[in-house]
Amino acid sequence: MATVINGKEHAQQLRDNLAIEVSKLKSDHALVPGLAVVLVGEDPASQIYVRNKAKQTVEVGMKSFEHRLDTDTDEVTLLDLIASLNADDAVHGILVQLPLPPHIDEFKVINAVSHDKDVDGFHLMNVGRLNTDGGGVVPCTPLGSLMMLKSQLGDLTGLNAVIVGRSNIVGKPMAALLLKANCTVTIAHSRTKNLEELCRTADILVAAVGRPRMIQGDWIKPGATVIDVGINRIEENGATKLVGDVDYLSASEVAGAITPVPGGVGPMTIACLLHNTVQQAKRIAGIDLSDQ
Ligand SMILES: Nc1nc(=O)c2c([nH]1)NC[C@@H]1CN(c3ccc(C(=O)N[C@@H](CCC(=O)O)C(=O)O)cc3)C=[N+]21
Repeated sequence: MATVINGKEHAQQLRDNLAIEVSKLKSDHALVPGLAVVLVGEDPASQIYVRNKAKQTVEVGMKSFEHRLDTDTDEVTLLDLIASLNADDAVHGILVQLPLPPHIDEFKVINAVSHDKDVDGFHLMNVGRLNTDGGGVVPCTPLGSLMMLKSQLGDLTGLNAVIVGRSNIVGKPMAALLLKANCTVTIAHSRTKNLEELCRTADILVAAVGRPRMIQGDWIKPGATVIDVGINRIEENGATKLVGDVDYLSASEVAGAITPVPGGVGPMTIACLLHNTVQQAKRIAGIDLSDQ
């Protein structure tokens, strides 16, 4: 049976370290990192997620600002809010919850956030830096996944990594990170031929397709490390259930290690958001990022 990679524990450890760092920033630099979260619309799942983020932000000693706008908010209003957050010295990180309603241009909004306050790593400047000098802010889900992989496997050099999913949010930045970690990286997607065979070549398999339990145990190389990024809400036996993109039961009989859903990548995503906010606060304040 596979080792379960406990995302909750990894996230708690990261938050404990952040709390220490935040208290040092307070005492040595009079700096309190602040995170602003902007939510447009009333999607209940998003609301829970935003509430969790705010709670954890405060728990590590940072400031949390929440802005909830109606679903029918126009683009100009949202861009005005972003401009005011860009100019606000108490705000070091700005996250605009995605997806946005269809009448708002997501690309425009993402790139209206100052790249120095982007904590998702979605701004073109940070995308560019991830793929060149690696110096920018890294998207939270891939960053959290990489941290768990390194903690599980140590040096990743030479390993075959297959990422199923080519989104800007997960698949592509995950590929960039694994490439930087010296893996041989393949990105697979809905048009990939012989997906099952390809998955079976992976020492590291990252599932980020958004299709419940798509990846089966017999697609997995024995002993492989599986990172399940999917968070799918499904109805089963009259109850709502959260499942990943990997069929956990069959996969855990073959894999060497696997992240569960819930309790895997999700909690690490939020912890990495807090990490990125601290990074940006230090960057803005001119505090050496290699300092502590
Ligand atoms: N600009 C932006 N950045 C994001 O990072 C972003 C976003 N928009 N829009 C929505 C998605 C979704 N997302 C989640 C993060 C953690 C959990 C999480 O912690 N999930 C728990 C379960 C929570 C539950 O029970 O519902 C877990 O997996 O254990 C879920 C979802 C970040 N997103």
